[in-house]
Amino acid sequence: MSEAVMVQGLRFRWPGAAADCLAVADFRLAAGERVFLRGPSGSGKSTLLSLIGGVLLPDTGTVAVHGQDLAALPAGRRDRYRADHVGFVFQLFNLLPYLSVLDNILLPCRFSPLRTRRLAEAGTTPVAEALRLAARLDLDEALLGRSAAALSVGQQQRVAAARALIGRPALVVADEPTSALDADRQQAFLDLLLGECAAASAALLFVSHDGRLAGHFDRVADLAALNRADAGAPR
Ligand SMILES: Nc1ncnc2c1ncn2[C@@H]1O[C@H](COP(=O)(O)OP(=O)(O)OP(=O)(O)O)[C@@H](O)[C@H]1O
Repeated sequence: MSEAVMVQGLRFRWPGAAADCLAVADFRLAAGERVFLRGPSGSGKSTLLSLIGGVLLPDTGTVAVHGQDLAALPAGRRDRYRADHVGFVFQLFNLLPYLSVLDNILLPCRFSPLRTRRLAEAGTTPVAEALRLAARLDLDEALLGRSAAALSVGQQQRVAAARALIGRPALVVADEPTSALDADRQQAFLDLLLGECAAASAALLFVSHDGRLAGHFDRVADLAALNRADAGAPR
């Protein structure tokens, strides 16, 4: 099976910036590996996640997900590839407020027929899987028809996790998903996310400031150590 993530010789500079934001020689996630990515505020964690999602492209170097070099794909196919293979849980969840909770969870299957096919191969349907994930994440069935705008922060976060996981992407990327929660809820959410990723054999790249969560992962990666952008290497 291909590595979930392979970053090699990466350099990235934000347009108009005076210096590189990221210079990462080598960073990988094995298939199914769960990695905790930490680093000080502003060190480039979210930027690295955007590069791994193919939302940004490196100035030099390679970012491959599940064996596919993202820069080698034209933009439309890159979006499709991301929809097929990467589940995102964002810091602010990014739920669509004008859709119901159920439709928010189903959204990736609408963009990715492959996710729907994977579910069919596993003997289920998107709606049945959305209901299973919702139950697993302790989201009451009565919530599913409601607008996503009417949810508490903790509920939104669990909907965002269900949306990332539906259709078994090979990689789940979570950017500070527990920052709005108290310690008990953080722990419960993390257990669910780790459990569901393990059940789906998905790799998990989890960004957090909260080092107390690090012990639950296969490995801790420190962006301050990985990123050589400050070393002034020539571009
Ligand atoms: N859209 C953007 N345009 C220009 N510069 C940006 C943009 N987004 C981030 N940056 C810059 O890139 C650097 C890294 O930011 P990034 O958000 O990746 O850090 P982070 O480690 O995720 O921070 P935090 O932990 O505070 O979320 C910062 O200097 C930031 O100002």
